[in-house]
Amino acid sequence: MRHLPYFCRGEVVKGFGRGSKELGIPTANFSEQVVESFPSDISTGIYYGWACVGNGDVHKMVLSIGWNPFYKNIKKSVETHIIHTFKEDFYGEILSIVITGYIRPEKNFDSLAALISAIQEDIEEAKRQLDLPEHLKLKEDNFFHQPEGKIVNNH
Ligand SMILES: Cc1cc2nc3c(=O)[nH]c(=O)nc-3n(C[C@H](O)[C@H](O)[C@H](O)COP(=O)(O)O)c2cc1C
Ligand SMILES: Nc1ncnc2c1ncn2[C@@H]1O[C@H](COP(=O)(O)OP(=O)(O)O)[C@@H](O)[C@H]1O
Ligand SMILES: [Mg+2]
Repeated sequence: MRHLPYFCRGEVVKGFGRGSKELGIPTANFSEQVVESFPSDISTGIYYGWACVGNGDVHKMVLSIGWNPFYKNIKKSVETHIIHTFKEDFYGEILSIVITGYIRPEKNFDSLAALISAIQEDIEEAKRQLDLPEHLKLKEDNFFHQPEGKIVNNH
């Protein structure tokens, strides 16, 4: 997949509040400015990789890039679900991610339950893929140990 691995850092902003409430799967949304900094020809869809909040630990993540066809969003969003249980929300903090692999295109679904079960399968797929050496090695990338304030896109 073109552009991978893709490194990105930016502030976590408010979305529609659906992730946790309707889906039980919170997603940390990047600001519009960060979304616009992505290559315009990066495929929309579902990806996986590594993420860290502030200078915390690096965790597995799944990521959605696009217009969420199930909800028919007008603005493109880039949202990261970190595969870790956090004690508190982290709006306003700096999220650093490296996207290492692609899973599938965005889809519409007949029901909320079908969307949730697709996302749960994505999470299981991400967990498996990220244990492979080619993806695991990026967990240790120096990118995650750089000063927080520095915004680096694609190195
Ligand atoms: C791994 C993953 C896969 C997703 N797949 C889809 C999808 O196929 N179709 C879709 O409409 N939305 C998809 N979403 C996006 C959810 O609809 C979105 O995260 C949810 O609406 C929360 O939005 P919010 O952050 O604005 O509250 C996916 C999200 C994640 C984390
Ligand atoms: N494991 C997690 N992954 C992503 N965000 C999380 C996680 N745990 C807690 N959060 C918090 O939940 C927020 C996202 O919830 P969500 O319902 O998607 O709301 P929003 O629509 O504002 O993005 C994040 O901004 C973050 O502060
Ligand atoms: Mg969200």
